[in-house]
Amino acid sequence: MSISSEMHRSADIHKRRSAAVARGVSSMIQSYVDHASGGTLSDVDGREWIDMAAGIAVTNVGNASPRVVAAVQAQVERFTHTCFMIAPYESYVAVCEQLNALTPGSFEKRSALFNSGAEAVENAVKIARHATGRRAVVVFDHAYHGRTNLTMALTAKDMPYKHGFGPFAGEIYRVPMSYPFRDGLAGPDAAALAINTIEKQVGADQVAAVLIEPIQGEGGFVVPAPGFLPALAAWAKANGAMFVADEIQTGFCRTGDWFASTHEGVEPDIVTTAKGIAGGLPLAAVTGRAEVMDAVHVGGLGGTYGGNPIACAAALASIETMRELELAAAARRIESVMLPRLRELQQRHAFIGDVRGRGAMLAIEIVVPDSAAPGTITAERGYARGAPLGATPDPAKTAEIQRLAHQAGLLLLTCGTYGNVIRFLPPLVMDDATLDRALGLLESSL
Ligand SMILES: Cc1ncc(COP(=O)(O)O)c(CNCCCC(=O)O)c1O
Repeated sequence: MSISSEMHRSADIHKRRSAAVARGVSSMIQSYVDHASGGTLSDVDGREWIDMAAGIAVTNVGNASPRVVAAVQAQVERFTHTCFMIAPYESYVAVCEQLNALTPGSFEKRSALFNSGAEAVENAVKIARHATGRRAVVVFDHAYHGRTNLTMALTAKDMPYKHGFGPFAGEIYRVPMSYPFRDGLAGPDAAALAINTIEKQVGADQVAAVLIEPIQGEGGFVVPAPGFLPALAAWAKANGAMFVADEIQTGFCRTGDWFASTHEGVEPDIVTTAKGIAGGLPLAAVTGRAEVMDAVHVGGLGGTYGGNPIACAAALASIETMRELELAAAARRIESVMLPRLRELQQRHAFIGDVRGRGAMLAIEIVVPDSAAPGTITAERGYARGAPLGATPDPAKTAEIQRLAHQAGLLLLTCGTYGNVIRFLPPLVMDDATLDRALGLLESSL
């Protein structure tokens, strides 16, 4: 079918889409993007959206960020692809140098580049198994790590990610996560629960990797209680297992540091990154201790497109933008503006059971008011109203709030095992006026 020259309106494109695109690939809205910048998107009908999604924590530097655009334009004219395994190029090396310097840990590191987050996680598991000679991988309740066969096995939620796609890869073991709003446990106690499960059901000497998101993304923006991550990292170190931080959603200034592991001084043996790394171009990476990464035989890692030169150019420009604009500080400022406003909303709406997150990775959990099981511990730690634990999730209300927000032009994402978490992922370059408008639209949607 020839594409006519004039702009198709969203409805026309949507009709074509139904006849061309597999229904398994869903889209949250039926507006088709025409252009975007900073913190807003505009669709082909001229409608503007305030972007609280950033393409799922990808356009941290903003959409069509000037430095990224210039770097991509310059690169694409020189060469588009040679395959780094065949004819290498400097920008791949430069991205690895940046990753080795920026990720937590003052030890010598090596990196390898891939295309998607799932591919990076797959390779992190390959590397951890090679480095330890062990097979078992420990993951957590509510985890999300991708949609490939192995990463589906690592991911917790059945629908929509895993349903009907099995059988899944073996030697994957799931243990309890620290979820303060629902377990009421201090970090060390939650870690003891997880470690006990590992030791009793897996065997410490079988574990190749303990794999965790420092703040869980798709699983509900679950921020583990202080002490949880350091206790797990210490256990992994003491038992010869790799501590693998999946920083694909939390990385690149999103949570107020370059990487979220830094918040509690955790230095992972291996870190996976993607999303925010390249301002929207598809790039992912595994970075780790040099001796761990180099445990793999020559030729054991690779792929045709891994570290595509255009994506590498975008990554170098994106990282330069984060430095120049001090986007980790920008994320902390977004937190300082948004968190108090979200807590005010929690005071006004009993269905907001929890407000949590860090930097520009914030969320509210929507529950049925006063629905905690009788005799449930009442959390004392910092909740506005001493929110009861175990409150019943309200996914229907969550979806209604999201629908109203979209109607008002606020692009809002949900997440969570129970589908009852509204998450906020603004580009880190979003200005105060736009942020204020976004919060106003959220308030009216609530
Ligand atoms: C922590 C963490 N690890 C791994 C991944 C996977 O990254 P890919 O680039 O989507 O493969 C993610 C991707 N999260 C968004 C997935 C959206 C969807 O597919 O519905 C993540 O957040």
